[in-house]
Amino acid sequence: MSPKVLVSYPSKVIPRPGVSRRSSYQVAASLWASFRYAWAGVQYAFTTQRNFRIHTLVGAIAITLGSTLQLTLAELAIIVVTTALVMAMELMNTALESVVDLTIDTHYHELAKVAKDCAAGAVFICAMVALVVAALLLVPPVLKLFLALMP
Ligand SMILES: Nc1ncnc2c1ncn2[C@@H]1O[C@H](COP(=O)(O)OP(=O)(O)OP(=O)(O)O)[C@@H](O)[C@H]1O
Repeated sequence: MSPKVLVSYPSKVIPRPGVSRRSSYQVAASLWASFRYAWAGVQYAFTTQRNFRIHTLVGAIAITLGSTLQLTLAELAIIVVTTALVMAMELMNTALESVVDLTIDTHYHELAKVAKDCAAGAVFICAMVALVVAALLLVPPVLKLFLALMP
């Protein structure tokens, strides 16, 4: 006999309209409160995660350099989007690490390793793509500037 596959959630986990989620300690009381919690998450990552600070700094440098070199708005937007993608990935990585640690604490588990390694791999791939994109957009104008300054 094939196992029963749930195609919809049991009604007890679906909150009725206007009713808070039941399994959460607390839910944001307003949109403004949601923003404050989200900003607290960004601050937490910035304070505790060295990689998040590096991504922020590198992104800020790339955006500043791009504006100084007068890249087009579309090119600047691409750098902003790739920077934001890396920072968002790092935040998701931090969230996943916290959930894994919450679940397993300091014990070793192969699946905890898979989860953390894959999340770190996602950040790595995005960071590499962001670097390549920034190099493709920034290196030609930098070279042009150097050539123009050469006697
Ligand atoms: N509970 C665990 N069980 C098995 N392996 C773990 C566990 N916790 C961590 N590891 C291994 O140690 C590595 C580093 O863990 P850590 O929690 O520092 O994640 P990280 O992604 O390297 O952190 P950061 O993004 O802050 O640099 C993980 O990628 C994983 O291979």
